[in-house]
Amino acid sequence: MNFVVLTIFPEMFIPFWEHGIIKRAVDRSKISASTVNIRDFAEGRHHTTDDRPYGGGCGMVMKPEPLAASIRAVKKKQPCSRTVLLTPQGRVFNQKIARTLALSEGLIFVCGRYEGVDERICDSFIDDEISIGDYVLTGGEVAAMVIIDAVTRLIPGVLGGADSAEKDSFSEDLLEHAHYTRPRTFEGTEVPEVLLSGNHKEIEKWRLEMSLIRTFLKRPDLLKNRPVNTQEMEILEKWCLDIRK
Ligand SMILES: CN1CCN(C(=O)c2nonc2N)CC1
Repeated sequence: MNFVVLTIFPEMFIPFWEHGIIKRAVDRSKISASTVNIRDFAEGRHHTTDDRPYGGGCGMVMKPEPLAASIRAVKKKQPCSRTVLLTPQGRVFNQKIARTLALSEGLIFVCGRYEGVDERICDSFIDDEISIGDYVLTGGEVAAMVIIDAVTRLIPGVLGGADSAEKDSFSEDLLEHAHYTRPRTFEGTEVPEVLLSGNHKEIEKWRLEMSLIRTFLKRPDLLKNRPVNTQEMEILEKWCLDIRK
C-alpha cells in the first residue's frame, strides 16, 4: 500500500510517519508513506495555492492548477492509486470503508485548506470524497491521518497476531467487549470471574454477550439492520432486549 498525501503543510506528517503503527508498517515495508507539497506545483514568485472565490463571499478557495499538477505528478508514478479528497461533503468514514480502502494498491489524499478546493478538481481528479464526521476541520490533514491509521492496521502483517484487527470494534459491526488486565483487584473492584476461569468457551460467550449488550446500549443503530444469528438473539432475549423496536 502506497500512501501519498498532497498538502501545503507536509511538516504536519513528520511526527505521524515516525511513530507507532505507521512507523512499524513502513519499517516492515508493509506500506510506503510520503507527502507532496502542493505549493511546489504553484506558479509565481509566491507559489500561490489559493485565491478569492468567484461570486464573492468570505474565505479563499484552493486554485485548481497546483492541485491538478500535483495529482498528475503522483498519478504518473502510481497510476493505480485512488485519489481521495477529504471533505465534509464526502461519505462518512467507517470500518467498512476502511476495509475497502485497505484493498487498494495505493491512496493519494488531497488535503484542502481554506473554504475548500475548486470544484473542477472534484469533477475531474477525485475518485472518492470522504468525510471523517459531520463537523468542520481547518484542513484535510488530520482527516487523512485518521484514515491512514485505520487502513494501515488492516493491512495483513501490520498488527502482530495477538492484537489482530479481526476482533476490533466494528469487526462484526459490534462494539468490543470490556477489557481488563492486572491487578485482579483495583481499588476494591474485581475482574469478572469468568475471565479468570481459563474456560475459553465461556470466556468467548461472555465476550460476545458483552459486545451485544454494549452495542445495544451505546449504538443500537448498528444492530438495526444487522442480521442477528440464533445465539445472538438468545443472548438479547435473555437480557429482554428487543432490537427491532
Ligand atoms: C477544506 N477543508 C474543510 C474542512 N474539512 C473537513 O471538515 C473534513 N475533512 O474530512 N472530514 C471532514 N469533516 C476538510 C477540508
